[in-house]
Amino acid sequence: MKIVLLGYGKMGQLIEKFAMKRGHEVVLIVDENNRPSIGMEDLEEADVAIDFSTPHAALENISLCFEANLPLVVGTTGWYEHLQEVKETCLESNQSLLYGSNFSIGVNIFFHINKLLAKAVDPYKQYDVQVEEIHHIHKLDAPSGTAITIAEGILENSSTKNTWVNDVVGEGEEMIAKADELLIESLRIEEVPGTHTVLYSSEVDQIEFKHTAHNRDGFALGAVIAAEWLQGKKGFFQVTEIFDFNQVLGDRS
Ligand SMILES: NC(=O)C1=CN([C@@H]2O[C@H](COP(=O)(O)OP(=O)(O)OC[C@H]3O[C@@H](n4cnc5c(N)ncnc54)[C@H](OP(=O)(O)O)[C@@H]3O)[C@@H](O)[C@H]2O)C=CC1
Ligand SMILES: O=C(O)C1=N[C@H](C(=O)O)C[C@H](O)C1
Repeated sequence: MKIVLLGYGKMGQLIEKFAMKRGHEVVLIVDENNRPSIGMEDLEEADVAIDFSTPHAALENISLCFEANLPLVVGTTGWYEHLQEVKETCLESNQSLLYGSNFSIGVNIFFHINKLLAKAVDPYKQYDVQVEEIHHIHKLDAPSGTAITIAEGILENSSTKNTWVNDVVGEGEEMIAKADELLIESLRIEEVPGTHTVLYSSEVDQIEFKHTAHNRDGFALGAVIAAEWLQGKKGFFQVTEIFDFNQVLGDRS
């Protein structure tokens, strides 16, 4: 594949490495400096674009790729309040977009088991549930996109929780969630690549379900695999569609 990289920070640079290892070619790198001078003609030769930039930049990059008829993988988080309008534009204009809050295989397994766990615990009202995410101090968005996906998986399968709320530890007063609110606690610590924990607590015990990324390689490899999967497809997709865990575990999600 001929790949355009939109964003060339921590993730963009790793994606280039994994793309080349898998025999692909990076034909254009777009960052904040050269972004204003990029036109549609610069994108015409490519097969796919992969965006790991910033929440604001991602929205502009999506529009540019739609105009250029270039299929696009979006790993950037923090823009999901615009998801519905982006989906409508994508489908109306017959474009291809795949997005995901987390491209690692481990986290996608986690997303699936998280839903099953929420369903299993739901009848036992003595348990209260909470999500915790820890990331590096450079992260622009809170809660993490992954934590939002985890929270949505719990809300879909809970008869107690109706919405999620976010508390960034150390910023302002500590938040006390109401009974129907699912608390997502965000911590920012030095160079942590990404740790997500779901905690079910009762008076007598606690269930902890945790994923720890040791580095960013899983995210980067997953983004390249997603770009390969998108080739020849039209429509609006989520990374979870690449994996079919139901075949392994039975359709209980
Ligand atoms: N879905 C997933 O699996 C994962 C998602 N992410 C998400 O990916 C995003 C990027 O993460 P990361 O690489 O760590 O962040 P970095 O800050 O390291 O990189 C962001 C890059 O985007 C560039 N940029 C800024 N504005 C534009 C623009 N208008 N057009 C193109 N590029 C631009 C920045 O340039 P400059 O340095 O010049 O400002 C920088 O190079 C975040 O939203 C993060 O949450 C991260 C890991 C995994
Ligand atoms: O910003 C990051 O670093 C990460 N962002 C993604 C998110 O918001 O969930 C994925 C991963 O956890 C790393």
